[in-house]
Amino acid sequence: MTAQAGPRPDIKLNSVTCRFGPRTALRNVTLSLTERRIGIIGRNGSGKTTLSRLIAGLVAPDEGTVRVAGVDVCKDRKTAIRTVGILFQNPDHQIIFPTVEEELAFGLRQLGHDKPAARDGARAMLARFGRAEWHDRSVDSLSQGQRHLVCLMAVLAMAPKVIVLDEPFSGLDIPTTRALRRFLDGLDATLIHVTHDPGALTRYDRAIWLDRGTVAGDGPADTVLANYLNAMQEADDADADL
Ligand SMILES: Nc1ncnc2c1ncn2[C@@H]1O[C@H](COP(=O)(O)OP(=O)(O)OP(=O)(O)O)[C@@H](O)[C@H]1O
Repeated sequence: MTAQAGPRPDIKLNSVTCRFGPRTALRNVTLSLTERRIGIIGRNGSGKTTLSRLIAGLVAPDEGTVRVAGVDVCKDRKTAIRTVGILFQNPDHQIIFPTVEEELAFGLRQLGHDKPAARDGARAMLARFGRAEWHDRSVDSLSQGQRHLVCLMAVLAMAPKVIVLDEPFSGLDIPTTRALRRFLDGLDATLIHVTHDPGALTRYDRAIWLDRGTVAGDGPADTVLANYLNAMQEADDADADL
């Protein structure tokens, strides 16, 4: 389904610091990610979304560099959109078109497909998720979970080598989550999955645990997730970043 010609892309962050005004969202993070399934876990405000947006090239680091398959994803946007797809946590930050088909077709047009090919690609993706009848639906008429699925289908339709998913199952019901998991399991693309839920990362190759903008744990998912859960059980409720 996804294009995966050649070796798995290397996602390289070199001494990356990212600030928002007085807040440092990520501090001096260096990572080289080559596994097929990578989870990013951490508490609220630990820097997960910032890391995912950096990998997609949507945020520029204040210091350091981010390269995916050798591409500076922030500077070379044209290549970046072919290389990395991102699903935002909130679908309303992603959707720009009034109908479902237009939303799915947009990414394909960006990749250079003509209008009929983009429309056919959009419809094929809708059919794949059993949502063929959504093609002329107004996005406003869909629920939050349904809009989330539209965004995901739009990303998948572009068949990027790397897919960054920020809480991909939020708002989806159990059968839709199951269908989506199955679909994601079958993809050859590299998945970077940001979540609060360690259970969503079972059988992942690697997990990165972020804490206050730094890497608190990195390694085989089983080990990192167990350490994270232990730490969360011991965490003081008064320490919540709310
Ligand atoms: N656009 C922004 N403007 C100001 N501060 C920001 C912005 N984006 C992130 N931050 C700050 O950077 C830090 C990391 O935020 P980020 O959204 O990356 O965390 P997160 O781990 O994804 O959190 P959550 O699990 O709650 O979604 C937080 O302190 C947040 O307040």
